[in-house]
This record gives sequence, structure tokens and C-alpha cells, in this order.
Amino acid sequence: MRVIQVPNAQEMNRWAAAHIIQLVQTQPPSVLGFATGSTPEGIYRELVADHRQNGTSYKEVVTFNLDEYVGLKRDHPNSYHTYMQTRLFDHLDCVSHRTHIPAGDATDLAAECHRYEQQISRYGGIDLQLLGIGRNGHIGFNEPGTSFDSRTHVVKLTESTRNANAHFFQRKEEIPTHAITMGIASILSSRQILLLAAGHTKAEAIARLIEGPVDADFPASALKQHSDVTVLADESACQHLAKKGKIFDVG
Ligand SMILES: N[C@@H]1[C@@H](O)[C@H](O)[C@@H](COP(=O)(O)O)O[C@@H]1O
Repeated sequence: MRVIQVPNAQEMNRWAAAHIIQLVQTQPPSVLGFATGSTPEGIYRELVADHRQNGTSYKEVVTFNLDEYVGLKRDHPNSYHTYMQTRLFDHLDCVSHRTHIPAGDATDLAAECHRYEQQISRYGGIDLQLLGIGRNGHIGFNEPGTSFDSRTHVVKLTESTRNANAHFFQRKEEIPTHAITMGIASILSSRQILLLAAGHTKAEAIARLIEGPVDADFPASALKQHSDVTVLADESACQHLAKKGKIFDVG
């Protein structure tokens, strides 16, 4: 696992966007795994700005999102469909049938999970998966205790995750109780993974990820079993790390 420390969130956004753009330009057709939450918002703004200024094209790009809330229609203002549409897809030249997000409003959720996995396989797997990290170490919506062998599945959200996402909703009761998420094994099947963290609220999670053991109680630690993971974090998110340095590798 490679750790890259940058001064602030803006630098994190620029670094990540440049990395994505390079992949899109040099390895078409790229299959990108996207994440939601506050962390990637600035990266998506950078991609939109680059598309406007430099014309980087996403016509050939295939995308898969990590997760979606159960029970929200895709046009609900807080669905991850709406999040991706308004922050990214509406502003790029993506082809809509190549952008994929689990259908949280499916009547048969188990069938939807199976279908999603098959779709990822049909495109030959994900080249680059972006990840945020929850304060409890969740990746996607894989909460502590999730099997490292898990594939796309339905999860019950913990109270801490619902609270952490509360700022996206008007009222706490509106926050869904369940979600569909790619599993930990689905995430680990990606050829390359870029985990992003900015701000002091992520400092404990980043220290535990980088310096703690592999442990199912801390889902992000599964990433240590993958051979191409970069943790891109700002100084605030790195403040509890014992090891200091701008770039270093951990076993
Ligand atoms: N499902 C998402 C995760 O994919 C994301 O990593 C996490 C952290 O969010 P934020 O970036 O807002 O801190 O939030 C949600 O739970």
C-alpha cells in the first residue's frame, strides 16, 4: 500500500483528477469505479473543469458506482443516482448506458445485486476504483464485521453511518436504513484502488488503516491484501500517523 500525503484537500482533488484523466486518455476504454460522499466532490469538480477546458472525452468510459440507498427512487434528491448525475455525468459527455449505479428501488434486491456483479464482469472488471473511508473504517457501505469475501449485497446501515451522512438530508428520519453496496471482494477485484481522505475527522481511520492490523472489524484494512492501493490523504487526515513522510510504502 502506497501512502501519498498532500498539503490539503485541494491538492488531493488535483492529484486524483490528474490520475483519472491520465487513465482515461491513455487506456481507453477505461472502466472507472466511482464513490459518493463529500470526499470525491472536489475531484468531480476538477474533472468537469478539465472537460470544459481541455475537452477530455468520457464517451468510451464505463463507470460503476460503489453503492446506492435502498428505497430511494433514482430521481430522489438524495439518491446516489442524483448525486452522480448533478455533480458529474450531466457535465461530461458520458454515454448514459455506460454509467452504472445499483438500483436501490429494485423490487428484487438480491437479483439486483447479482445483476450488478455480472455487469461489472461483462466489462472485464474495474480498472480504477475510487474510495472514501467512513470514520469506522467502512468502504462503500461495508460496515465493520462484513466478510472480506462479500460481493454486492444489501446492508443495514449503522447509526454512526446514518449520522455521518445526515447533512445530505433535511431530516434524520429521511435517511434510509439500508443500502446496496459492492462487497469487499468486489472492491478488491479492481485492478487499482485509490482511497481518499481529507480532514481531521478521518485522522483516526487513516492511522488505523495504515498502522493497524488486517481485521474484519475495520473493513478498509482488507485493502492491505491488494497489490495496487494508493492512499491519498491530506495533512489533517495524516496527523495521527507515527510514520512521517510525503510518500512511503507500508506492507
Ligand atoms: N457510502 C459512502 C462511502 O462510500 C463514503 O466513503 C463514506 C464517507 O463519506 P464522506 O466522504 O462524506 O466522509 O460515506 C458514505 O457512507
